[in-house]
This record gives sequence, C-alpha cells and structure tokens, in this order.
Amino acid sequence: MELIRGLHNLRPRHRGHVVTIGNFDGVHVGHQAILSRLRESAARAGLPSCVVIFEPQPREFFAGREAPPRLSRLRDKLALLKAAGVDRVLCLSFNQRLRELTAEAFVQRILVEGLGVTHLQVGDDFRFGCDRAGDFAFLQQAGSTLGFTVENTQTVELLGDRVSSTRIRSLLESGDFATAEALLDRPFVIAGRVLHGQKLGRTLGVPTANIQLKRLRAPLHGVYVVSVQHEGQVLAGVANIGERPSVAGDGQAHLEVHVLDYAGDLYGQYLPVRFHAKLRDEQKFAGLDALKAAIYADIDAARAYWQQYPLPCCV
Ligand SMILES: Cc1cc2nc3c(=O)[nH]c(=O)nc-3n(C[C@H](O)[C@H](O)[C@H](O)COP(=O)(O)O)c2cc1C
Ligand SMILES: Nc1ncnc2c1ncn2[C@@H]1O[C@H](COP(=O)(O)OP(=O)(O)OP(=O)(O)O)[C@@H](O)[C@H]1O
Repeated sequence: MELIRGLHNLRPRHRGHVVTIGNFDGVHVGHQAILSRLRESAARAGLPSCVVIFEPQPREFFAGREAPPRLSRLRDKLALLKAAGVDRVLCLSFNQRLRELTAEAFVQRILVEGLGVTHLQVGDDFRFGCDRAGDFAFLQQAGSTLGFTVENTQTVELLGDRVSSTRIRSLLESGDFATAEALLDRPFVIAGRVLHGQKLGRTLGVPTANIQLKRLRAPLHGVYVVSVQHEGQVLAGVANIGERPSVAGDGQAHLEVHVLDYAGDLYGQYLPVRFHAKLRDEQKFAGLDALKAAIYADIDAARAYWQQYPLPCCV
C-alpha cells in the first residue's frame, strides 16, 4: 500500500482511482463493508483503490482536546487499511484551507484533478466539504457532470444498531469489551513501546511496564484486566490508564501494565495490550500504603478473572 501525504505529493502516475473518503477511526465492520465494495469496484475498473483520510481528523481540528478520543493511531489505521486490501491512502492535513473548501472545490481539486476518480464509494451518512454541504445527492449530481459514478453503501448494523466509531467509543468507556470486539471484528488493543517510568512501581512491590501513548488519547480510563503479547507468548496482566493522581505525575495519561508472575525485562519492547474487563475507576489515594493495597486488590481480582476465563491464544 502506498501512502501519499498531501495533495502536493500526487504525481501524474497517481491519476485514475476508485475512491472512498472518511475518518475510518478503528476500521470497524461498517468501514470494512465499504472497503470490501471499494476493492470489488477497483477490480472491476482495473484501477487502484484509494482511501482519502484526514490528519488531524476534522473533529480534532475543530474541538482540539475536547474531540472524542481515538480508537486507532494513524499507524494502526494505516496497517488496518493495508490489511483490507487498499492500494493507496491519500492523507490530507485538515487545516483552515481545507476546511474552507466548498464541496464543489473539494470534488474538483481533490477527487477529479488530484486523483482522477472514476468511481466513488460512500457510506450511508457521508457528508463533506465546508459546513458538510456535500451529501450523496450532491455527489451524484457532480459525478454525472464530471464523469464519475457514485455508490452508496448500505448501513451496517450489528446487535440492533448502526456500527460507528462513536458507538464503539462508548462501549469501551462502559467496559463492554465483548460488544466492542464484535463491532471492530477484532480485540481492542493499545500497543506501544515500554519506557522507563518513575521506578516507583518496584518500591511498591509491583513493577509496571510504562507504555508510551505519545499523542494518543485513549478511549479508556481506569484499571483493567489485560493480556499482553511478548516473545510469542500471551501473558496475563492488570493495567491502569490514567494520570496517576496519587503520585506526583506529569498530568499526562499513562498506560502501565503489571504482568502477573513475570520477572523479566520489558524495557524497549513494543508491547500490544488487549483489554478484557474494567475493574474500577482510577482514584486519588491519600498515601502510598493505600495505593499499594488497592493495587494488590486489583492483582487479586485479575487473578480471579484469569481463573474463570482462559487466556486468549493471541493479543
Ligand atoms: C493495577 C494498577 C492500578 C493502579 N491504580 C491507580 C490509582 O487508582 N490511582 C493512582 O494514582 N495510580 C494508580 N496506579 C498507578 C501507580 O501510581 C503507578 O503504577 C506507580 O506510581 C508506579 O509508577 P512508575 O511505574 O512510573 O514508577 C495503578 C497502577 C496499577 C498497575
Ligand atoms: N455502519 C456503517 N454502515 C455503512 N457505512 C458506514 C458505517 N459506518 C461508517 N460508514 C461510512 O464509512 C465512511 C467513513 O466513516 P466515518 O469514519 O467518517 O464515520 P463513523 O464510523 O460513523 O464515525 P463517527 O461515529 O465518528 O461518525 C463514511 O462514508 C461513512 O458513511
């Protein structure tokens, strides 16, 4: 899969595409239905498929830190799009210039002149352009004038409701990992490199792997039963995502995992962490003894969970 960063990196050889546009946060089963139709249309047309995404996502541009948290970082999203058989991704910076583009200019400059679109696959509620003025009817009209076809993908519903990134975020927030996994068609995983922490965990008797979240604002907050994958093995653990109000922190959210019955060194490893159940909210404890007692109780709760359920075969 080829990643094209910005319109200015489009070359004449990039003209001629079957295209879809969206955030594709999480690449859930609704997105996968669109991508599968896109693949079919591209094969029929004998042209590469292209997904146009935005970075930051439009809502992040408008609302900043008030925007909903991400289900997937850009690198995860790209890996998922590649796995779905997408040939090219055009990643556009969502900035003031882009937000002011009218729907007409968006179609003309990006889809027609930039990508040489022959077919556009869109979702049921797709809207784009300044003030979201470009809807399906508009695109059909533009397509008939500018020479491309437009197809609407039927709404994908699961367990009685439309699948959406928003719904998955709220399932994760409420700790309903089983339903979130069904809508994603895979486990919910946050992966990152293990960094050195404040080394306080060891003095508490609970060593933790501090996973770098970088700019990711995770849709989870609190203490969870987790599993991690390390050197081909799945290991059981318990994790906290939060600002660690009981110790002087840096105000940023951290993901810290205590792997049960593990004494090795995880520094520098890229660790995928899969979430299974929420144990409690993060709390501000009066002192380290109270924090330590709570963490020991979390470890007991995680052990009880793993006695009841088998470890997954992979993360
Ligand atoms: C299972 C678990 C639960 C935790 N719960 C809380 C909590 O409720 N409140 C809090 O301030 N920190 C909590 N922490 C974070 C600890 O404060 C943190 O792991 C400790 O300060 C060690 O940090 P370090 O690895 O950077 O040295 C939790 C950590 C773990 C592993
Ligand atoms: N369940 C679904 N069925 C059909 N199409 C969908 C579904 N979910 C999203 N799409 C389509 O996929 C494309 C990308 O969707 P996008 O990520 O912008 O929306 P979303 O998943 O509904 O997210 P959000 O909840 O943040 O609005 C759009 O064309 C959208 O209409």
